[in-house]
Amino acid sequence: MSEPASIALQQEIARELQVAETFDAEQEIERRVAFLTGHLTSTGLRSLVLGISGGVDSTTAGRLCQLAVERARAAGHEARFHAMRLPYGVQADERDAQLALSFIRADHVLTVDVKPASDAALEAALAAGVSFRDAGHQDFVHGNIKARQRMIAQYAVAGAHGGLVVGTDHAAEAVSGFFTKFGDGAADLVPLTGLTKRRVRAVAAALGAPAELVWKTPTADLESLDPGKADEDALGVTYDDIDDFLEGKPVDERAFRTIVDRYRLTDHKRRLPIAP
Ligand SMILES: Nc1ncnc2c1ncn2[C@@H]1O[C@H](COP(=O)(O)OP(=O)(O)OC[C@H]2O[C@@H]([n+]3cccc(C(=O)O)c3)[C@H](O)[C@@H]2O)[C@@H](O)[C@H]1O
Ligand SMILES: Nc1ncnc2c1ncn2[C@@H]1O[C@H](COP(=O)(O)OP(=O)(O)OP(=O)(O)O)[C@@H](O)[C@H]1O
Ligand SMILES: [Mg+2]
Repeated sequence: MSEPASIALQQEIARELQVAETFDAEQEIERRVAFLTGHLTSTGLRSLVLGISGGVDSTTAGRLCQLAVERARAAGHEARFHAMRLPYGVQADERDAQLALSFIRADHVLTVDVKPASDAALEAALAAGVSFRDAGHQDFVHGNIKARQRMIAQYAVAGAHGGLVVGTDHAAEAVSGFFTKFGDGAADLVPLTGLTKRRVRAVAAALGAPAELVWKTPTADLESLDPGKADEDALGVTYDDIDDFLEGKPVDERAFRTIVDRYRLTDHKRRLPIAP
């Protein structure tokens, strides 16, 4: 799409989502670590909390968190990073999660299995008479319950340890609204804001993350009936197209429409609750 109106819309959305025109991975690392350290010290809180899935987003944000608390400690503040494993039962790619943890070298690692709470929440809703269109619909909603149970577990740790919950939302997820509202979308600090997916990968690589995590196929992995489903299959558009769109490069008409439609439909997810 190269008509002036389409280019203007692309630019407006990129600006709204804070996508920078230029990118330097080392500078982004410095800026984002300073952001995390600054908020930790200025709020007087004592820790950062983040779930580590084995995907590239939490691998990147997790390492930034550990660097940030080390910097805060060097400046005389009490600061710790609590990295959380939040599997739903046994996670198929647990090996990747462990590889991410070895790379991040968090001060503290703890595991909360979100399966019992997620299943109990679904069972209670079913017992109350909530019904779904079909098994696929129920599985999809159950997936969002899992994401919200992860949020609950992270806020429990933040409450216990005077912490701030870190989220991994970035521009490629924000533009498509590809997160669970008040689930993984809920956080106190979002250090990856404004990055496209390829820029997240570039930051991960510059931090020294293992290549298999830098280049891992992104998955929300929330649906039990479709385990490890690639985000791109769910989105109907590739991250390359989304990134090109956000970086002001040309994308074909179908991708342009898909992205703009998703952006408009998910507007409510990027805002505070609607009030009269
Ligand atoms: N117009 C509107 N104004 C205000 N609120 C509106 C609304 N439309 C829906 N809503 C509310 O929003 C709810 C729907 O939002 P939500 O519950 O999030 O559900 P929804 O957007 O339908 O699903 C979340 C999507 O994000 C994906 N996801 C989730 C978590 C992580 C990742 C990942 O990348 O790893 C991806 C997941 O696979 C799924 O495709 C509705 O039930 C309703 O309560
Ligand atoms: N199994 C899990 N264990 C711990 N945290 C999780 C888990 N699944 C999701 N999360 C949290 O939810 C966030 C959103 O998931 P998302 O899939 O977007 O990110 P990712 O897995 O880190 O990277 P990618 O998008 O490339 O798969 C993760 O970054 C992580 O903080
Ligand atoms: Mg993932």
